[in-house]
Amino acid sequence: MSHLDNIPSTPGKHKPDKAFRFHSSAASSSLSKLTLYSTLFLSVLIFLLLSSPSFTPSPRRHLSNGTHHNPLSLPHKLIGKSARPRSTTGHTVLVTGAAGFVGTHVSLALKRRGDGVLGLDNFNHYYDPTLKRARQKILEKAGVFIVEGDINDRGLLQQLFDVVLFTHVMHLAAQAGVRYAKQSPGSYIHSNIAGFVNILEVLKSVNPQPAIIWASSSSVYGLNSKVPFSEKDRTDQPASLYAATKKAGEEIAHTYNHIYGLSITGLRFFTVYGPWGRPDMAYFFFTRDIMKGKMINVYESPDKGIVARDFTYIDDIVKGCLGALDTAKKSTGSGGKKRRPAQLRIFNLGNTSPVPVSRLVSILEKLLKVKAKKKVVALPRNGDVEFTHANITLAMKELGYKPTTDLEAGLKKFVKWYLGFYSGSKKKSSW
Ligand SMILES: O=C(O)[C@H]1O[C@H](OP(=O)(O)OP(=O)(O)OC[C@H]2O[C@@H](n3ccc(=O)[nH]c3=O)[C@H](O)[C@@H]2O)[C@H](O)[C@@H](O)[C@H]1O
Repeated sequence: MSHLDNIPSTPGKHKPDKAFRFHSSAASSSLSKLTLYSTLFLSVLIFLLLSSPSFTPSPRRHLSNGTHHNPLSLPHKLIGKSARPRSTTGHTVLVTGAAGFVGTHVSLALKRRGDGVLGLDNFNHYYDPTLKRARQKILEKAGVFIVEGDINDRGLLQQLFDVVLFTHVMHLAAQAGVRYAKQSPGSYIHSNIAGFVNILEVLKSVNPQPAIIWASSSSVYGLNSKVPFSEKDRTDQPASLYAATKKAGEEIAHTYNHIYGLSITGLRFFTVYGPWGRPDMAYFFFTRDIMKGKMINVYESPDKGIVARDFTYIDDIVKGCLGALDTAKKSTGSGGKKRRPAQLRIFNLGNTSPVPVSRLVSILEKLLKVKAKKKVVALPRNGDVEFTHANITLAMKELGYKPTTDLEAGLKKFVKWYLGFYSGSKKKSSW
């Protein structure tokens, strides 16, 4: 049965409120007169209460980050339309970090195949927010609405769950980047730990609880030297605070799965790249700096060995995310009470073919037709690890995951997008 089965489907009737639980029950045509009078009476009472200057929102809407979402200010109509799947078999997904790189691609893919999608994003300034706004425009055109707010905002999350019956949460909001953690440790704790816990705190009590799919990271393998990295390998020697917070997220996921029966799937992404990517990542700022004739630093390991990454193309990652969502089992708790054990999974989503950073640079030089000014420097102790390589056997088996794009083909698509987007081309917003 679909989560929206109890909503009237007749076009034109109760249109603005169709996607909401509250109105779906109120729409019944068999209301008794008594109920009608009670409803009228209650409406008058609520109206009087709301018009009273002493009205304040309920305490549970107190927001931990100081911001405040007025419950009446949420655009319910847009939210309902965005979250409503095309058919009764579709999912209803809350995507956090929807204006982010992976979030945008995943939201679009879900919407295009008919799922209902509602985005949540705080549009922070970690990197140029105009890129996030441009992604938002693409999503809006596709019918995905993004609520502007923070994952630490408990009141806002509760309101969203009050009005939409989400079947899944695709939790992609995070403070990303391994090197920035030295500069701003607090933002990693705020988003990757406090924010994640805040979401789980809300989800533990939602009835029915949705299944959660969330972004962990290849960085949890830290200083491991055994390759390829398998999900069974140790993950207790992170090289950056970013990695440590993602590892903490995996442990936190275990706890909420164990106590509250939340179905949780963590995805360890391996250096995801592609069009509409993140400007803080090396392939992106190398492109920018090569074009500007600026010097780039290419890292090598302290023993002059190669530094390499299992670069993974965004479309492959999106398929992995959708595979994880489609195979996620239902959570088994309700009202904060677990009925039986729930699914808890973790998967590597990589490309299984590591490429040296020096090779990344030479592909970019070829595609941009510009020789890079480069300086080879020893890998600084700033959070980076020397090598990543994913074993994806488990994801192939369980999610049907099968990456198909090599670095050269993927960078070709990225460069095409980059040149169009930053040249002011009219086509720059095309997907
Ligand atoms: O898989 C992940 O979980 C992470 O992937 C990504 O981290 P990384 O794999 O470190 O990607 P990225 O910074 O692009 O550096 C790429 C390569 O360039 C090298 N590098 C970097 C900077 C520089 O100036 N020179 C250089 O050689 C550098 O040493 C590295 O070898 C995400 O940013 C992160 O949020 C997280 O998701």
